[in-house]
Amino acid sequence: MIHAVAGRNLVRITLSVALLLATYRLRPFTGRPTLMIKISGLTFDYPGHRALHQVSLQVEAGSVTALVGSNGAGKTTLMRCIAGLETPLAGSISVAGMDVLERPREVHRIMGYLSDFYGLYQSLTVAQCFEYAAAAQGLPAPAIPQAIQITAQQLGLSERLQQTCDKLSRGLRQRVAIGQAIIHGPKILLLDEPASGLDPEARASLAGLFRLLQAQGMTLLVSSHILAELDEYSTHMLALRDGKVLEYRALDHGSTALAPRKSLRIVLAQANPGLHAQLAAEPALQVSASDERSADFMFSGDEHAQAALLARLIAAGLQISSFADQKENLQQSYLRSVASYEQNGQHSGSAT
Ligand SMILES: Nc1ncnc2c1ncn2[C@@H]1O[C@H](COP(=O)(O)OP(=O)(O)OP(=O)(O)O)[C@@H](O)[C@H]1O
Repeated sequence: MIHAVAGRNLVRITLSVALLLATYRLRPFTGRPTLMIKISGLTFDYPGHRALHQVSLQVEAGSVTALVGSNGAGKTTLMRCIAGLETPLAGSISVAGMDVLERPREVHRIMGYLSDFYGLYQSLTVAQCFEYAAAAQGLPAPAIPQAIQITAQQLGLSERLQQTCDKLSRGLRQRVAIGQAIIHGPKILLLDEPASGLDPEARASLAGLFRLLQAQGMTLLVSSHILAELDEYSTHMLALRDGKVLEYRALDHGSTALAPRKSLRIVLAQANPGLHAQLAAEPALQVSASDERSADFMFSGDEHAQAALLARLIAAGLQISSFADQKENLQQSYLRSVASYEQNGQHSGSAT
């Protein structure tokens, strides 16, 4: 039953996105990656508080970046700066090659932005909200009715088009707000906590929608505290802490630009109290969790180095029943960045 509903939703979303793409002539992302966002030396101050410190970042077109960080890390401030809603103290931001502060109107034509605290006009119907957003974004009048239908289908709001917003639940209002952000078929979408208030089925539909939009070339920057959810559709992670970039990297592989790094798990056939010490003695290895039967660790080295490590552990007398790669998920990746920051007091400050 659940699968049938999810399947129907996926078909509905697929058709909707196909129509949307046909309408707005978005093209699949092919060929060499191009830059969508370029931030250099961005510093932003609220009165008496520095919220962003010298942030530098380059985001590829067609990527989905999970923007993660603890409360107050600067996620919302960064998004507002990218959207041209704040004036930084120093630094520059360009989107699709356009300076956000110099050409905000042009940037807004290709950008969708969902604020964490968004406002809806309570007395307007869902259809009127969409119409208003489409017109405000400069969509030609003849294209608006179709855009409203497609967007309503995408967000599961087709039956609600004539309802006023004050009659909608929190989750449905959230869907309307997301619809307003994507109705003009933007090239880049900034979403601040888009899934808060949505039920599990709506969250799954949203994840599917984001994947499809990304597959067709849209660049997404999504903040959330629910990392498992971001993990479903993100290609990159941008971790912020105290207004600084902790780490920005692709999530597909567990490597950094400096050295191949992977997460490995070893399991023994027989408990061995010396397991942790044996691993800790290895220079290219960082143990994250261990007991006498198993251990998880990060290993820096290529396949040959990994094979040599295995041979040494066997030679040391460990009865290994399993020695395998683990794909590091977003939560582990983020926690590792934070642990490294706290241990070393270091941050990259910039990322490409
Ligand atoms: N209007 C404001 N005036 C003064 N300080 C502010 C203002 N807005 C935010 N701040 C401060 O700037 C810092 C960054 O805030 P921001 O909202 O960008 O963080 P965030 O990562 O989005 O947090 P959260 O996860 O809680 O939404 C915080 O220390 C916050 O208290």
